Amino acid sequence: MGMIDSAALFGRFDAFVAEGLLQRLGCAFARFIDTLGRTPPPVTLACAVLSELETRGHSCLFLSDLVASPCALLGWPQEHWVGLCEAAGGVPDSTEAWQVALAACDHVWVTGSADRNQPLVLDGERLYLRRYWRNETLVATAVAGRAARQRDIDVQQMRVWLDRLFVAGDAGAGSEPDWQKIACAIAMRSHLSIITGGPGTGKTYTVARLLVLLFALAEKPEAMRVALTAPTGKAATRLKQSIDAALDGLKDHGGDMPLPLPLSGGGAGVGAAYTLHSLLGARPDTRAFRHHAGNPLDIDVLIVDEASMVHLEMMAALLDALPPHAVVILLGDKDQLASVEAGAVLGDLCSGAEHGNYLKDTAGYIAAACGQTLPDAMLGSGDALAQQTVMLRKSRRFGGPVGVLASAINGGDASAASSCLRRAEDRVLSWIDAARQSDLLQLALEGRAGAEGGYHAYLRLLRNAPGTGRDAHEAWVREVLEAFEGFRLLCAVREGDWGVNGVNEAVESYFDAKGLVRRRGEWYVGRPVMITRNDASLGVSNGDIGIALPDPGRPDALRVYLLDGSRVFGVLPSRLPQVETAYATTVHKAQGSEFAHAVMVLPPDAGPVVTRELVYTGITRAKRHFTLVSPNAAVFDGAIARQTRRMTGLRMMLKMQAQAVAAPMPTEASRSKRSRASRASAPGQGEFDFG
Ligand SMILES: Nc1ncnc2c1ncn2[C@@H]1O[C@H](COP(=O)(O)OP(=O)(O)OP(=O)(O)O)[C@@H](O)[C@H]1O
Repeated sequence: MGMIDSAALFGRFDAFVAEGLLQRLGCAFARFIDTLGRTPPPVTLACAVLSELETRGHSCLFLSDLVASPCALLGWPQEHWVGLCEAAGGVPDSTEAWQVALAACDHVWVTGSADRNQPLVLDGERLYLRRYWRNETLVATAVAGRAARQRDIDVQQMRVWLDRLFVAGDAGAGSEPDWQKIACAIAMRSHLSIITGGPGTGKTYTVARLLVLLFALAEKPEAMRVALTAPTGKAATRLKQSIDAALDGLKDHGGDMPLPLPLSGGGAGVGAAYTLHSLLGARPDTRAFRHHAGNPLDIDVLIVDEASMVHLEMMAALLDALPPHAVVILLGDKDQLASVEAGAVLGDLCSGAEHGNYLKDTAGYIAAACGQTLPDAMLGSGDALAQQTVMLRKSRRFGGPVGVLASAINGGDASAASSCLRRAEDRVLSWIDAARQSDLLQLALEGRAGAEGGYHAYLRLLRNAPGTGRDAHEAWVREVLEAFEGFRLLCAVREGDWGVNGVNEAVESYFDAKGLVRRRGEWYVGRPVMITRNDASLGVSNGDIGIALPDPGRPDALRVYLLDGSRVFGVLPSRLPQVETAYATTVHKAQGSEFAHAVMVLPPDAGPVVTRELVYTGITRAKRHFTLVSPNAAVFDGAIARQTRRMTGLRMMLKMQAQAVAAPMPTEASRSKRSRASRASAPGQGEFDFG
């Protein structure tokens, strides 16, 4: 096929870009493949679709979807797709025909055949950009291998410790097993495990006990190095605080036999918590990290919190940088929004966690290690990863309405969710339906009946700046920051009057008009901002919240103050890389944070991003009160019906890996042979990397 066909196709792509249906990147990628020469137009078309899917969080393109037309996936009008196919001179009409067409193209590597480092990879019916294929392969191999590789543990000794750490009766109702205790026992036996559960189900509570257990059974506890990490600075700080609090609570648990508490400070211990970027050693202007397989992290135990936010590339980098002996625990809520970037790693890894699928062997181990009996319904034939995955099921924080609402949403029950929200008697929940902007402003200023406050406390504190004294200033700054953290407006979208930008502008103008803040230019006393880019030299990370306040040294100048744990520090506004006003943030950006009162703002028209996972994530940000604000009630029901589907090949790859690493359990010798082999077959570093 000649140039004319491609030219017609690119003409169409340009029109798609102009209409906002295709990102420039997709068009540029297709053009790049075309310039490599001898690219049949249908392959060029598949490249544009693939690249567009990847900008929307998918890691690959399933050819069967391409046959069924990608209109449903991409929201392209049917006639546009027909036009594209015509411009490409017709496209294959079955998955098999697509496979043949792609395999015939020089720029596609068909897995299993000789690898010439082509930019595209065809693995079965999945088409990938090489980078994504490599990352999925790496994650699947590392996860399946680590989950299957058992540790040597003294089960009897562990049982003694577990019985001390988990007091019978704490587990809750009736015959339900103590999933927290089970999670600890499971995590002890191999090199990777996952503890998933909704908010407040005790993931941190459990992992604090697991740390004690690891120290108690370690050969050299004084030399054990534990790293705590999370995708954002805020989540990392919260993890550290909760673990410290949980360990603190265990101090009196020891009785005659003191617990080997891994407290910070002297020798053995749990140090600071890091963002994944800083743990791995991010370097400016490159995607490569300082730590990788050739320079692994110097750690023995790694706890990763908020794992649902970890995207595919980051998970691959993290697993690649782990020393083989390290024990890794992933914590997270599988039902939350997937990462902004491509992949749905935690969701993929935990698929089926509700059903357990534990082997008889696992049930026997659990009985011996912690005296718990698994219900028959939890038995099955899951792979090694399923044996290492535990779902915590009982919410300890929200016995009440927020928890009931969150589980109704999770179960897709819109009418139960609506009636929870509308049942006003306890005032924990509220729904302002057919809302106007004035309702939102009122909420922002004063809260609502039963959940008074809004930003009132923070605005009041702004007026009470101390006259002199650094200590008084610092105490005041901390109070302002903490008051601000009690309340947040969470928007589903960015644009429009009900999106983050519009709501921030409206709230800022309203507070200014009322004389509560004095907006003078971009920066003013009290301006809350969210940092939107990491800057290691300033000690700020993406998602951190700061507030502009007077600098005690130079009262006419402002600094943006932030909290790092309990430490207050200030940065000159001009030095901050990128910020946005933060009276309202997106639900995505609020992941990893919680507020006493969270208000979720839905837009008047449902778009594809307003999904069940988004609503669930928004609601579970609320610690005490939740308010839904929607100008159009139908959008809420629509969101609950719309579940995100991320196209990835990770589950399939895990299945293949599970077959590859199936029993017998590998020995040390066969393991190092295998890891050498898998490294040899992995593509090199200098490979094509687009976008
Ligand atoms: N078995 C238990 N017995 C008593 N209290 C518990 C138990 N498990 C958890 N809690 C308490 O419940 C609260 C929530 O627990 P935790 O913070 O560990 O949950 P989480 O799942 O980590 O929450 P998040 O989703 O916010 O990260 C804490 O106050 C914790 O002390």
